[in-house]
Amino acid sequence: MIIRQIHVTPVAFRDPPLLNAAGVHEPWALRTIVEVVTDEGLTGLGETYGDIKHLEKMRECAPALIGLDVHATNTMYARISAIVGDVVSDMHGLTGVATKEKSIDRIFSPFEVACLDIRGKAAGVPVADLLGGKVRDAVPYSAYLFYKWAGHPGGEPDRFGEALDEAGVVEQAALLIKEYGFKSIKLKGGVFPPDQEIDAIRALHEAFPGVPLRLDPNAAWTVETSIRVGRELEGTLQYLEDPTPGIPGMAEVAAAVPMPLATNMCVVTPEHLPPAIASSAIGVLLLDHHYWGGLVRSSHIAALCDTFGLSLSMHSNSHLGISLAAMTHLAAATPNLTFACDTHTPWQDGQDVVLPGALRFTDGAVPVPAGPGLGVELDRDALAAMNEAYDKCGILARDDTTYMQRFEPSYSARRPRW
Ligand SMILES: O=C([O-])C(=O)C[C@H](O)[C@@H](O)C(=O)[O-]
Repeated sequence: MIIRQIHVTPVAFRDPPLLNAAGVHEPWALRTIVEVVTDEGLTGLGETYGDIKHLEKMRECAPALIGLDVHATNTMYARISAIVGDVVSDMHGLTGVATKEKSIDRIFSPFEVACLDIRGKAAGVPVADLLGGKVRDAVPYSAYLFYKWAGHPGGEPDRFGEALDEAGVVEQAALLIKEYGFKSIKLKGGVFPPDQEIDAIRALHEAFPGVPLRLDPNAAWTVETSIRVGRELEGTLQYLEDPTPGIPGMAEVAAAVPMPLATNMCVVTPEHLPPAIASSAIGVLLLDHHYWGGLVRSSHIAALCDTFGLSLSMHSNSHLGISLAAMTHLAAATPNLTFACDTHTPWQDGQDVVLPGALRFTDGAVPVPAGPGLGVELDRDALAAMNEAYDKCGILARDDTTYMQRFEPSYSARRPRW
């Protein structure tokens, strides 16, 4: 199964004004869709970030993979390493420090996923089978709440409405739970002063008794603030995600608060694991195959976490169905991934590059697609339309901060802020 062609297509889809510690989501989210085609005519799909530096590196790397067998992922990784000489992007500063290694993993990931899709199709088995076989038939995801404006300034309000206080957040949770059946809730924090976010968690706790809750301020707090908030939220949070920047700060907080700390910011490459484990900085790692180097490497990281007693959840960024399928196969085949995963799917509000039918939410969980490979098929019309939207939208890289500054010129995304 020799790779004969690779198509790398940037796409854009509408995104609501979701607030976070770096600013606010722009009206369009970017992704890159990868199609790998073999000499036997099989096509595999991958999806990753759409920022221009990323896209350019992927386009640079793709020709170097032509002629390789789809099983030769080690050679593929080595060839990509030789090309990705530089840091690609630190992705708006919400997913940890950029390093050269991390950039390689990010470029490699969608190609690896596409090769696994092909290998599954050729063998007539789902990708989960190539990762050791599924240990669960459906993967639970959590309701991912965001403080948000009613709509983008100057535009129509979107159907999710405004959520700028605890009542808005509770209403949003009710809507997502009604539509998707989610059984746990994550609130993206770091937007308002911590006491306001404490109130929101308490309101959620009261409105949804027994539903596990998480709060993620994306390192917006100092160590002192994190300890105070953690203590005040005793008994309400399943875990507290990235309250403060860096492994040493997280270790100080972890030693002083009653709940486990989770991260997708201070442990984002393998070399971060030894210091984080040695200092007991985290209890939960949020895996993300987009930056841990694809599905197989993410499985290896999961095994390491098992050895060192770290629990697992899964991180997401604005994404489409190819990523949701890949995340679902990985989570289904990872025994120690026992926390509900994050997903931005509700915010894409039906827009997708895959044909409907293969992916659905039942009681907050996505059943593992049954078809061979990833089990999803490209919707070519949707791909073309989203590619056109990419060309027209005028956004080349996600920049929540600059977009926010258009409406609040004095806004600064400094962290820690409180
Ligand atoms: O868990 C996280 O830190 C994220 O999901 C990062 C994302 O970029 C999120 O903050 C967002 O979509 O604004």
